[in-house]
Amino acid sequence: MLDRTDDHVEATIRELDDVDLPAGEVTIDVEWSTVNYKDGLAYAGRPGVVDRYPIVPGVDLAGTVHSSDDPRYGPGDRVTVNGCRMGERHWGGHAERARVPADWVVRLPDAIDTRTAMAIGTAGLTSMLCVLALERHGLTPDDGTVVVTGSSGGVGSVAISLLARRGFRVAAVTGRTEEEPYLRRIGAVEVVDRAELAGPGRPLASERWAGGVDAVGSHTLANVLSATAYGGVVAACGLAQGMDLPASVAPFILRGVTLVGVESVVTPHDRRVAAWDRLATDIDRDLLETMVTEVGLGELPDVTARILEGKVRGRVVVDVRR
Ligand SMILES: C=CC(=O)SCCNC(=O)CCNC(=O)[C@H](O)C(C)(C)COP(=O)(O)OP(=O)(O)OC[C@H]1O[C@@H](n2cnc3c(N)ncnc32)[C@H](O)[C@@H]1OP(=O)(O)O
Ligand SMILES: NC(=O)C1=CN([C@@H]2O[C@H](COP(=O)(O)OP(=O)(O)OC[C@H]3O[C@@H](n4cnc5c(N)ncnc54)[C@H](O)[C@@H]3O)[C@@H](O)[C@H]2O)C=CC1
Repeated sequence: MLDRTDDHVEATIRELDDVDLPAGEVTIDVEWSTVNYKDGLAYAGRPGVVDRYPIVPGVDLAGTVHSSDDPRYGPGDRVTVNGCRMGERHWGGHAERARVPADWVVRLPDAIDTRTAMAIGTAGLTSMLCVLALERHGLTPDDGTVVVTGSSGGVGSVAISLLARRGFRVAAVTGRTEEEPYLRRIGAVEVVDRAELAGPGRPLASERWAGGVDAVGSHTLANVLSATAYGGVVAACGLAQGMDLPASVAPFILRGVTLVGVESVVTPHDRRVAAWDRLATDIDRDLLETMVTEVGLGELPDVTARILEGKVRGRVVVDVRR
């Protein structure tokens, strides 16, 4: 439970009753949750994320339906809920039980168990939405290299593995050069030092990439755009460097580059289901497991602080029962 006292946010573990849960048609026995960058922002009390306290944090959950007032779901169904303002204004997944509106619930494909669902989580779902966006705009492996920024993190790691599995040549941008073996193992064929892209760049640079998945924003995204080849497409989903975009229109008007915004929190239900169905076929579960660190509820204050410092590699899975 996150409580705000004066200007400080405190996380504590509490025993609650079902009657304390928020309104919703579906009550879920949560088995696994996860830690996303946004959970880091929430635990740290950063503005613009949590808008009502006290709140059970956690923007993701996976588990089985305990009870449902909606005929689409029944006890024992394996489900996941991602985003939908959970952990922001509705109680979230860092708990053993949750209650949510039925429209938020996604039935898990047979190939994805509840732990794998949280190894994917919002970060992986967002990566899939980015890949689908690149494909929707016509990008194919024959077009050339796709660059992934924030590559050792959750969104970046899953994006690399999904793109590599589809046959794309992937360049990973990282500030953690010691992670080069990890990045190559999950599918990158080129590793770029993030210092190359971190500062102010030229309006138009030499053509270097056919497309990109950007989890970083700011100068990094501006530099990715300026080095994207004619007709290329870049999916932007993150702000790890900053929310600003100090770019020029040159890539758009001189090279016809497309910048696609990717949003996972209130994505329509049919688009979520399509992304989970693609994840069921495209995710390499053994490779995904090599990206995972498992923690219990008591470790969340520490892990959420570390994700904001850029020190968490890959994905974190939370065992809510320990
Ligand atoms: C898993 C997902 C992610 O990780 S997403 C990245 C993490 N999210 C963030 O870092 C969001 C942080 N948010 C902010 O910093 C601020 O909310 C802001 C800068 C985006 C806007 O703050 P500001 O104080 O300038 O404006 P308002 O709060 O008055 O809002 C203006 C207007 O926008 C609507 N709005 C605010 N937040 C969101 C949001 N997350 N999604 C969609 N819309 C948002 C807000 O309701 C206002 O609209 P109005 O019609 O006037 O109500
Ligand atoms: N649009 C959406 O719906 C979603 C957006 N996001 C956003 O995507 C971003 C990444 O999320 P996660 O992968 O979960 O976080 P993460 O912390 O696992 O990954 C972020 C990566 O960015 C790197 N990084 C940190 N500071 C940097 C800087 N100044 N310059 C370059 N790289 C830097 C980190 O080292 C790390 O590898 C976050 O900004 C998050 O808010 C995440 C999920 C959904």
